Amino acid sequence: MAVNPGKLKYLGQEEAQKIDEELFTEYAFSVDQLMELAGYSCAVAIAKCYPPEKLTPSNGAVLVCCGPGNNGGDGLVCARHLKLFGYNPSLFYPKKPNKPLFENLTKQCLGMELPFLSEFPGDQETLQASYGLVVDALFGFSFSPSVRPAFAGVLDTLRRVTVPVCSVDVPSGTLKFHIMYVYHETTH
Ligand SMILES: NC(=O)C1=CN([C@@H]2O[C@H](COP(=O)(O)OP(=O)(O)OC[C@H]3O[C@@H](n4cnc5c(N)ncnc54)[C@H](OP(=O)(O)O)[C@@H]3O)[C@@H](O)[C@H]2O)[C@H](O)CC1
Repeated sequence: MAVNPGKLKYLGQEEAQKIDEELFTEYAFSVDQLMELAGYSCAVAIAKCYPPEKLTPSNGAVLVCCGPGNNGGDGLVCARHLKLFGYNPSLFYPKKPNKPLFENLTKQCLGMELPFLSEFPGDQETLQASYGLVVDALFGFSFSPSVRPAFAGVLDTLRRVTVPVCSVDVPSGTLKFHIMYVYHETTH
């Protein structure tokens, strides 16, 4: 059964938040479930577009930048699945929330021997030489401009790097918030 790519639809910030809310209330999804689905979906999309064997210069090294909210949680899940898919993820997670969900996700990554960087590789050349791809899981639909100093340098570097940057939901710091929603039409 072939699956067509379907049509691309973009959701605004409020629409995306409403869908999240509906998934919680109407369908009784938990945050953990949504986060696992989101992170896994991102890892699958990355594996389809940038298979590990194509990230040769860096031997599959991927830098996963995680923010302080649920988007960051998506990044932790994504990193765990990328490791299972044969990549070498490293995590940059500067602001860890003191909540069991994020502590557990961090513990899972540590248990899989994913390194947590003590600082962001701010030098563009160093970053490009070390990683074949960046996952931007810094901010999602709760970002409110302008970016605070703690993350300004990170976003500035990510805007300049020449390696692919795969953003969860939306490129972090984007003022016009739209996420891409793909729905599939199956053909028999
Ligand atoms: N809603 C859910 O349960 C799920 C949502 N998912 C995805 O996660 C994001 C929404 O997550 P949320 O935690 O609401 O917000 P973000 O991750 O986008 O970011 C929130 C944190 O970012 C800080 N922030 C906001 N603006 C700035 C800024 N200008 N500079 C620096 N930091 C900023 C903010 O800090 P506060 O101190 O203000 O709290 C937050 O800490 C969305 O993309 C969803 O798709 C999951 O996929 C599943 C569950």
